[in-house]
Amino acid sequence: MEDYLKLFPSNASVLAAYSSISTSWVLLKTAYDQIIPRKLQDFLVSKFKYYFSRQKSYATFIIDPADSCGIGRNELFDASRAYLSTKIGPRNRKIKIGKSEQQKNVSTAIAEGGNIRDTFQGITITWTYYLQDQQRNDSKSKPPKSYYEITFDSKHWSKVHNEYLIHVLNTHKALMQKEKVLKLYTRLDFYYGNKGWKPVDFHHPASFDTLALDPELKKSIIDDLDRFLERKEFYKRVGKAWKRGYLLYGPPGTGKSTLIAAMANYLNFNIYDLELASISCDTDLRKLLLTITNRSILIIEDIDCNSEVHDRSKTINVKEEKQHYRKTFTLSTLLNCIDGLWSSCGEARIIVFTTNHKEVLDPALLRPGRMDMHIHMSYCTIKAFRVLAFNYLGIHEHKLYQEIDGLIENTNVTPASLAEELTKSDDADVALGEVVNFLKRKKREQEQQIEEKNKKSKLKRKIKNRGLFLNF
Ligand SMILES: Nc1ncnc2c1ncn2[C@@H]1O[C@H](COP(=O)(O)OP(=O)(O)OP(=O)(O)O)[C@@H](O)[C@H]1O
Repeated sequence: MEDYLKLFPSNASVLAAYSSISTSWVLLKTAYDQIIPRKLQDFLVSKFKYYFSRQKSYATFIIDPADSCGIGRNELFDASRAYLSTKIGPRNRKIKIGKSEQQKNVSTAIAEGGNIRDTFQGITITWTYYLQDQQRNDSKSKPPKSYYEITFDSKHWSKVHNEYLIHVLNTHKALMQKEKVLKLYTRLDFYYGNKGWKPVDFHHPASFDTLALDPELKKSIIDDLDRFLERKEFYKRVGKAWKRGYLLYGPPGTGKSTLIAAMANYLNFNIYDLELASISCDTDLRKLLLTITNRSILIIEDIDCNSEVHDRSKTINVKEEKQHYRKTFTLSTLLNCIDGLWSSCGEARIIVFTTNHKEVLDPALLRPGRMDMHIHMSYCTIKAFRVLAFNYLGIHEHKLYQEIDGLIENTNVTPASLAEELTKSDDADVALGEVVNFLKRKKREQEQQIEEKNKKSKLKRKIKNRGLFLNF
């Protein structure tokens, strides 16, 4: 028995071997982390994985944010992020958490290098999230390029490719519908290096119910939107892009932006806010237009200030800017571009232009067939004021309404300025009293302006009749 026991090492030698192995491992790991550059580490890990995946016959898919052409946004990437957030649980040790001001709950995502194991119809699929290191050093303003890698037994290639990825996309779609959080996309050069859209949650409370607009006009807009949504087959049959254009015009504060928000909430469409002045060339524009998703509203505000866009890519200083002044595209080019790109891909899309000065717009834009509906956002009317008063004070009737109606009929005031008066008190008598004072003041001012204008033109006529010339 003793001879037999001698065959095994003593407890002390097992312990000694264990401690020397673990010390060596710690030393090796520290040396590996500190001496070998991160890039080389990534390379070695990928080679190692590649070798083993070949041995075990694993397949790997890479999902990065750009689509296969490198122009648009990869829908699968965004869907993967949302999908994986539903798979995160206590077993995942390395996760990123965060919460934006608009979010109700803390959101979770896989952290760099983190893994998630998913099972689909008995197939085990491992997801890993990576950030490409070299991008960090390129430019601090650029976000590091990220991608997901999914690994699975290669014998399930078709199932994962044809069914699992569709399952990921569908789950994302269902989540979006459940959450109903609309997005407002703006273009942030400093963040996306002149390329992409940056989304934020869109929680504008505007609706057609709260919009102070003449009921007939409101109804015609709603009917138009409904008809547009139902006519998918019609657009297909006549070979036109399934899109609709609206031109909203009127003075500042008449509710153009509010109407767009009401449209987005009504249709459940995301909004893309495009500032034409920030685009330097056609290619940029095309890239942005291609990355706009289906069922969305593209808005171009204050189009009168944007009627021409200049190529500023080569300018160095103001003097040179004048010399290099070169028009790269006009609004008609933009519309042609939209027609061309959107007819070949995508579903229901709406484009909205807004302007305070319709009269100075490029006539090409006003030609029939360009913008499908021209909507005049006028000064506040009696019916529109009723909606505002109900929104702010919750009342349908009041003894001051008669006086207010008479004043509104003869004064040009915007819903925005009346809304401001209505917020001055929760007491309807006080708030409506403020409205009356405000309207009387505005009426006086406008009468004085008309008087002065009349005086000037009278004087002008007199001078003209006497053959004198004065420049007013
Ligand atoms: N028709 C309206 N119905 C309800 N609220 C309105 C309306 N018009 C203006 N308002 C109120 O006034 C504010 C400013 O209006 P909004 O920004 O929509 O005007 P706008 O016409 O887009 O102005 P601008 O031309 O300066 O962009 C809104 O936040 C809203 O509270």
